[in-house]
Amino acid sequence: MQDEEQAARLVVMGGSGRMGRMLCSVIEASDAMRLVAVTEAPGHDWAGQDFGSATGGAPSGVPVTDDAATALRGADAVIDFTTPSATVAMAKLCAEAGCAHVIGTTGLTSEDIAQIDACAAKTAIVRAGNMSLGVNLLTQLVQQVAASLDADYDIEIVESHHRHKVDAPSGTALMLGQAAAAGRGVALDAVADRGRDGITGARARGAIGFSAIRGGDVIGDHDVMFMADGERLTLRHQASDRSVFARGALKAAIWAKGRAPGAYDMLDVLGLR
Ligand SMILES: NC(=O)C1=CN([C@@H]2O[C@H](COP(=O)(O)OP(=O)(O)OC[C@H]3O[C@@H](n4cnc5c(N)ncnc54)[C@H](OP(=O)(O)O)[C@@H]3O)[C@@H](O)[C@H]2O)C=CC1
Ligand SMILES: O=C(O)C1=N[C@H](C(=O)O)C[C@H](O)C1
Repeated sequence: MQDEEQAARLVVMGGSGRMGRMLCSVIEASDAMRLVAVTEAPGHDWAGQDFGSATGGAPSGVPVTDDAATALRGADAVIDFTTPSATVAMAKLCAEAGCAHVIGTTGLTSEDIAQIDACAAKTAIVRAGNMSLGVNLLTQLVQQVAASLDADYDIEIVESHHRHKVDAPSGTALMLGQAAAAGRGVALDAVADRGRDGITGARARGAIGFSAIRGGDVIGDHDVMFMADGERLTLRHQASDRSVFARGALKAAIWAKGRAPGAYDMLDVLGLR
């Protein structure tokens, strides 16, 4: 059993969300971590309640607040699977407080990322579009295959998610696209083909295409296809439980606790770089 003093003191943002609930339940089952506060957006029904009671269970002693700055006091790390605007605002608060920030939020613009990276000069930030071990290993396989095959192999990335997902392509698809582009020694922005509709013309040689499927309760499936005349190679990851993302994020929080300021990703956390 871990000494209570040594347990990482964690704040979860958006505790009523799909990932927020999963994160809180994984933290509460571990003695290496302690949930010290849950935040919600300003004016949320849960603000001011006890987290356990808000979820319909027994009181947990963990406050839910919409005052993010207060929630950070004494915390080692914030785990953030919310929205781009909430994430950028939290990065600034974490930088001021010197609190580590683990970011799973996707749909960030390049301007959002620039603001987050600026905050990483003051605190440790771990950001990844997918926190699972499997996807992070897959990025390395994709880079290796893309480096081995020339542009006769058309690269297409197909992702499927539940009907509630608001951004496309998924953060994972973009990570996989970055890995494929790195393998080919090109910039993803120069070759990405993100929206085909109507008379698109023939496929450009060297393009990396993205397709997004939305429906039902799919947690997250990703295929990276390398398609040439006469053969196709597909690398696939399928998530069947959100706990894979939560476990990765919480590993990142423990890793980031007390670490030097910087912009990190899951390859750093997993020692895969
Ligand atoms: N990197 C990874 O491994 C993964 C990333 N994700 C990403 O995480 C994000 C969230 O996904 P998911 O959990 O499915 O989405 P949900 O919509 O279920 O959860 C998001 C939560 O954030 C809350 N929220 C919004 N603004 C704030 C704020 N200012 N402070 C605190 N909480 C806030 C929302 O509250 P309200 O509903 O009241 O607005 C909601 O409860 C998405 O970007 C998704 O793509 C998801 C899974 C894995
Ligand atoms: O919104 C989700 O659910 C997920 N989002 C992440 C993404 O955009 O890739 C990770 C995972 O696929 C689930």
